[in-house]
Amino acid sequence: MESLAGRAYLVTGGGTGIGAATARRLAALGASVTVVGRRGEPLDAVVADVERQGGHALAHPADVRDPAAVEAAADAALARFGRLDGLVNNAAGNFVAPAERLSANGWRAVVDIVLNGTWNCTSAVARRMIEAGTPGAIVSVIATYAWTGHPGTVHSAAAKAGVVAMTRTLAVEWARYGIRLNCVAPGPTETEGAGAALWADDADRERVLASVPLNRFASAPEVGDLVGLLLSDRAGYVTGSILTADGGQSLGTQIYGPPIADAAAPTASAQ
Ligand SMILES: CCCCCCCCCCC/C=C/C(=O)SCCNC(=O)CCNC(=O)[C@H](O)C(C)(C)COP(=O)(O)OP(=O)(O)OC[C@H]1O[C@@H](n2cnc3c(N)ncnc32)[C@H](O)[C@@H]1OP(=O)(O)O
Ligand SMILES: NC(=O)C1=CN([C@@H]2O[C@H](COP(=O)(O)OP(=O)(O)OC[C@H]3O[C@@H](n4cnc5c(N)ncnc54)[C@H](OP(=O)(O)O)[C@@H]3O)[C@@H](O)[C@H]2O)C=CC1
Repeated sequence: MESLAGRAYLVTGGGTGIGAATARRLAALGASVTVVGRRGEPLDAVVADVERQGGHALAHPADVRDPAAVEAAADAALARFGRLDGLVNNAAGNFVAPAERLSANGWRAVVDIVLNGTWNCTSAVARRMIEAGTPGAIVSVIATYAWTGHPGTVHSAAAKAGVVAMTRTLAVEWARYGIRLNCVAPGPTETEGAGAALWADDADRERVLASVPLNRFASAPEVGDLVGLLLSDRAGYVTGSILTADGGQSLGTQIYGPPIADAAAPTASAQ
């Protein structure tokens, strides 16, 4: 089992879904976590949860699109925990919209959160690590459509692809500082945010499920585990990589054989 004992990380979008599960996982592995998001309430709930388990956490409301707010979050994390060993870029905004109906503002909202927000956080945290001479790791949560593309998600797909390019570029540029950068690409994962944004009704949910060979959604803690692994020293030689955990979805659907959602097919369990 990997350990993150004594380390300190900033997790964006850390109040809900995959971000909250990741923050809990990092804390369970011994790390201190600063959770960042726009709304204070969900962040406070995660902090209370972590502290109930004997861990250390700080809530810092901030919009990742605002570079000054992100700088302040990184300062607050350093002031509270005395060090920064890395970052989880998890905050995102998304909705399904046919590209020809996507407004300039709709494009901007998603690209600003996903791509510019990731840069704001990555540069703020890495500059402090470089200054302190602290090696560490950065993990960004992306999506497989960063390389497959997916109709209805042009803003998010383009922004996530930008995050992949950022990750690979900086993995080489900052290797000299001992900073590793990687991505986790989850498949459809059971979270309120994604449910509301991407599969709001039962029919959509069934369509998404039918596209996953393992025939189930991922759970947020399952994804948080993988983020913890990539941050840990067990992944010390892994940089510039994408860890895909999508139940086989991005490999494409089968042409021969029974449909994935066939009632006779076994459902793979989360354990
Ligand atoms: C068919 C798809 C199934 C694919 C299955 C593939 C496998 C799964 C892969 C999933 C990968 C990724 C998942 C996720 O990212 S899930 C995360 C979801 N969580 C969230 O989105 C939470 C945060 N969301 C938000 O904050 C908002 O939704 C938003 C992104 C819009 C940003 O909020 P903000 O307050 O900044 O912005 P506004 O509300 O002012 O809106 C800005 C403009 O965007 C337009 N807009 C908003 N929603 C829609 C919509 N549903 N359709 C069209 N346009 C929309 C809005 O109108 C504004 O534009 P205008 O000013 O021009 O009106
Ligand atoms: N669930 C899924 O199926 C998949 C998710 N992903 C990725 O996983 C990550 C987490 O998604 P998920 O947990 O499902 O969804 P959530 O909606 O639960 O998570 C998004 C988080 O980002 C925060 N956030 C949004 N905008 C901003 C902003 N401008 N500044 C700071 N924080 C912000 C939200 O908090 P607040 O609103 O308070 O700011 C929220 O906590 C995302 O990167 C998503 O793209 C990838 C593949 C599949």
